[in-house]
Amino acid sequence: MAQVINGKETAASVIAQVKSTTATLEAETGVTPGLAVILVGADPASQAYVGSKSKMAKECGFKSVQYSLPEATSQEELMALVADLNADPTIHGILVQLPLPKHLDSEPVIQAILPEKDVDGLHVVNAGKLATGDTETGLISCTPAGALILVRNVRGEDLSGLNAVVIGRSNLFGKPMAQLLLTRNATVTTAHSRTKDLAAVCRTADILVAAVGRPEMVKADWVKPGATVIDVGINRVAAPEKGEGKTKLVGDCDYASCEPVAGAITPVPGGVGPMTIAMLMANTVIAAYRKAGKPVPKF
Ligand SMILES: NC(=O)C1=CN([C@@H]2O[C@H](COP(=O)(O)OP(=O)(O)OC[C@H]3O[C@@H](n4cnc5c(N)ncnc54)[C@H](OP(=O)(O)O)[C@@H]3O)[C@@H](O)[C@H]2O)C=CC1
Ligand SMILES: Nc1nc(=O)c2c([nH]1)NC[C@@H]1CN(c3ccc(C(=O)N[C@@H](CCC(=O)O)C(=O)O)cc3)C=[N+]21
Repeated sequence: MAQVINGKETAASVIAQVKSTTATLEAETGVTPGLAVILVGADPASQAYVGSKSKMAKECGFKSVQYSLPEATSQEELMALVADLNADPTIHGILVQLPLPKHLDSEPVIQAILPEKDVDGLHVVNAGKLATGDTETGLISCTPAGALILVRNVRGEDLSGLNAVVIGRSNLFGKPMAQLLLTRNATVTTAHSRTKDLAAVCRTADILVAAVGRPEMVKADWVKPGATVIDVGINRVAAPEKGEGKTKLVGDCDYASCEPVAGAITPVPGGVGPMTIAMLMANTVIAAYRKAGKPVPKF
């Protein structure tokens, strides 16, 4: 029986700290953290995530603005909105929900966000700081930052001597996750679609992190007994057992089979997902403190 890692509970404690540091900043400086979330198009899953981000921002006492732009938005219009938000002193964080519709190029949009407002940690300045071992002065991608807190709760601050395997090498998750684990002295392997004998690579992992986007790909015999399993995948699949036309969320790990082998495991939902939203709020508070010239809270 694995320890079930409760992401909801840990996220709630991060949110409590966000609320109290927001109140302190306001009392001391009159500054309210401001978060702008931009969604282009009408993908229902993206709409739901963006909605919950904006709602949480309000709950934290932020100024929260959501831009829901039509599918037909042009690259120039999106770039112009980013430029406006960069210039807006009441906005400390800007997030462009990915993926963008196919006719838009995300990279110039992301790189146009001021690094100090890039609460997704995707700007080359923020990605480069993390890659060179600076975890103090930039902003770190929310999902890996949240996943690392869950790892820390199980394995402690120092991961010396432990093997970590991250499946996935995206800029949003896989790469920054591997770098964060390295900063904690884990021995890190990044696996991806070209990795040979993925199951055998995964079996070496004391900490196994899956961020692939393939429902229930990781099976029990990929998991080293006692391993800490962090399931980042969010996949909506058909759930005929719940009734016709019903769906459910599953991760990239086959939870039912992996759970008895693992030492600790995150559920989906209720694992990494809530941490992502909490760390987005934390990054916005950090950005607002920096702008106000105040010592930044640690999360
Ligand atoms: N919980 C949360 O808050 C968040 C969840 N997610 C979820 O995490 C998952 C991954 O997201 P993201 O990183 O953005 O996705 P990407 O699609 O950008 O990356 C997926 C990665 O998985 C690799 N991959 C694909 N197929 C295989 C395979 N058969 N074997 C091994 N590796 C494979 C790809 O390899 P290659 O590079 O070779 O193509 C790629 O590196 C998704 O399910 C997403 O919904 C994402 C962000 C936040
Ligand atoms: N620029 C950008 N930054 C992102 O961080 C980003 C993105 N684009 N695009 C999509 C992915 C996905 N993502 C999630 C956030 C929260 C949950 C979450 O809260 N999940 C809940 C369940 C939600 C539900 O029930 O639908 C849970 O796992 O418990 C999931 C997924 C952020 N992403």
